[in-house]
Formats: sequence, structure tokens, C-alpha cells
Amino acid sequence: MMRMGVAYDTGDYYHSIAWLEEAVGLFRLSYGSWNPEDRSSLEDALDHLAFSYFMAGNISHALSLSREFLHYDPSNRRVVRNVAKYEKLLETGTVTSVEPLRRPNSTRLQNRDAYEELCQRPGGQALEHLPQLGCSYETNGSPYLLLQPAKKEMVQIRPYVALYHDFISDAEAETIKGLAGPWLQRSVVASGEKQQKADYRISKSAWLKDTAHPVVQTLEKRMAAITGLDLRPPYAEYLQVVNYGLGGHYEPHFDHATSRKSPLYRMKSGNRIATLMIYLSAVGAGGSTAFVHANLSVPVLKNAALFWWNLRRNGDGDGDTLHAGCPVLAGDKWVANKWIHEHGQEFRRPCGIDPQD
Ligand SMILES: O=C(O)CCC(=O)C(=O)O
Ligand SMILES: [Fe+2]
Repeated sequence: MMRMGVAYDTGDYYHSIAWLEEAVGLFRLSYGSWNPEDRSSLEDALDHLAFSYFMAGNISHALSLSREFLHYDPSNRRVVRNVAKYEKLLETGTVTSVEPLRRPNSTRLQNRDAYEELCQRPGGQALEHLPQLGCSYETNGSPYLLLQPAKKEMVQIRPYVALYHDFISDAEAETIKGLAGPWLQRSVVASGEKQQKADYRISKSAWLKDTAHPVVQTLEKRMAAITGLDLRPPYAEYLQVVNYGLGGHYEPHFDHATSRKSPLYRMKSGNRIATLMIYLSAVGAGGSTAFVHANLSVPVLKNAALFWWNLRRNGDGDGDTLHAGCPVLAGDKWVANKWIHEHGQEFRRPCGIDPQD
């Protein structure tokens, strides 16, 4: 209900009605096989749906839903009063026409159509739908990878996106989630010079230092070997573990700073040159990682890691990396982010011959 909750709270009745209709429909279907908690959920959904319809100008729907509510909870005085109010409004014909609800225009979400299409793409859960550019075993000249090379799948050349299969083991993923669990807090985003909660990022997250557990240390080494980059502080941020519940999402954004004032620069090691994101869990449905400009949707693949460069070789932000974590539709989703900064990588990823690269 989280997505609906945000829509309802922000007065977006176009979306709250769609979600609540679905919820009320499901609760009615399971009528009879209920436990008492389900009943209060049905009442709650009916109550919010009635109010959404009222606000949208559809008084007769608001009235019939409120009557249905009273069937379960006849003594609710507020709803009794609402029923009387709606009846009166209908009798006196105060409300004449119902305007069709429009999908709200979000100023932040200029790419809403592309984003929603990518998130809803059929087969978004199946790897076969990736472009299939080629797979390779990589050792990167690292002794660490000689015995167990990385299984790399190129996903996109521009922007550069690669998927490393079996990057982490089930046991390691469980350890990481367990370590982060007690520290999870509502995620924030950079807003001007500060960090803030935002409706466009709904998840919980926690930071893990490599001193937290030997497994984190092992992972740090593996991440450094596979990327060939220097991840020692302050060249990379701590590991950020993220948990999305039902409806959790991260709308299209850049990982790199787009303003000189961004709090990202507080580490004094430059901008975020690259992202390595590990999928610590599978997901029931939804939750793909969508690259909105690149028309690419990467399904959640448990234990894999996704790598992309956020900056061009010349240090400019790469606008093609605009990406999102699609809403989770069933189950929950865990990822771990490693954000790698520019400093320390000067000789590992030098500028190209063409200054535009
Ligand atoms: O969850 C995802 O798939 C993407 C997450 C992301 O982009 C981020 O945390 O910056
Ligand atoms: Fe991101």
C-alpha cells in the first residue's frame, strides 16, 4: 500500500483510486476466508477509497463505498456523518458534473512515460530480454580472479553497462543483509547541499564499513579486482545496503552529482565515476533497474552485480546513465551499492584521446 499511501497523501487521487480499487477488490474476493486483520484492512481501504472518490467529485461512488463500510462498522460516527453529507449533496444536486481524473504531471518526472514503459515491460523479469552482446570470463590481470574468473555479460556499450553473474554467494548475501538489518533507516537523497527524504526514493538503507565483518572485507577485495579500480577510502564510499518493500522504488536519477554544491563532494575525492550494484535478493515481481535514456531494463538477478560508468572519461556526467529502481510489485528487494569516486582512478581509467569521450 506504500505507493497508494504516497499518492493519497499528496492528493494524487488518479493513482490512489486505482490502487485502492485493486485492494478493495482483492479483499472482497477473499471474503469469508478472513482473519480479523483482513477485515480492518478492508475497512481502511474502503474508507480511503470513499474519500478519494469524494475528492475526485464522484459522490455516488463515495456514498456506496461508505455504506459498504458501515456494513462492517455501523457505529463509526464519522462515516455515518459522511453518508448523510453525501446523500444531501446528491439530493440537492450540488454536484452536477464529474470531471475525468487526469494523471498528475510531475515536474520531477519528465520521463514518466519511458520509465513506466520500461518498468512494465513484459519479460522484464527474464534475462533473455537483455540485448545479449556477449559473455566472457575476466581475470583483469588480478591474481585474485585467476582461480575464479568473473562471469561478465556486456549489457550495453553506450552507456557502458555490464552484469557480473554469481558475483556473491547466497551465504554472503545473507550475511550482508543480516549485518545491515538493525541499521536500516529511511533512505535520503542529495537535495541542494543537504540530504533529505524524498517521495521519489522509497526504501530503507544502511552503510557498512569493511571493518563490520570479514565478509564485507572479502567483498571489497572482489569489487576492486573485478572493476580494476581503487576502492580504498576515500576513493569509494562505504557499502550501502538498500531494502525496498512492496511499492518501494527509486525514480529516475543520476548517481553522480550534477551540481558543484552536492554533499557528494564532501569526501573530497571528486564525483562518483562509477556504480557497482549487487542484487542481494530476488524479487517476486517488478523492481528492475531501468536505464531510461538507454531504453534498457535489467531484471533483478539474485547474486549478480551491475556495473556502469556515471562519468565520461573527460569527467563530465554521462546523461545517458539516467536510471531508476522500478517499483517492487511482489516480495521485497535488496541491493548493495558501491559508489566509486574519481580520485584514485586517474591511472586506472585515464582520459581518452578524444576530449569528448
Ligand atoms: O534499485 C535499483 O535497481 C537501482 C538503485 C539505484 O539506482 C540507487 O540506489 O542509486
Ligand atoms: Fe542509482
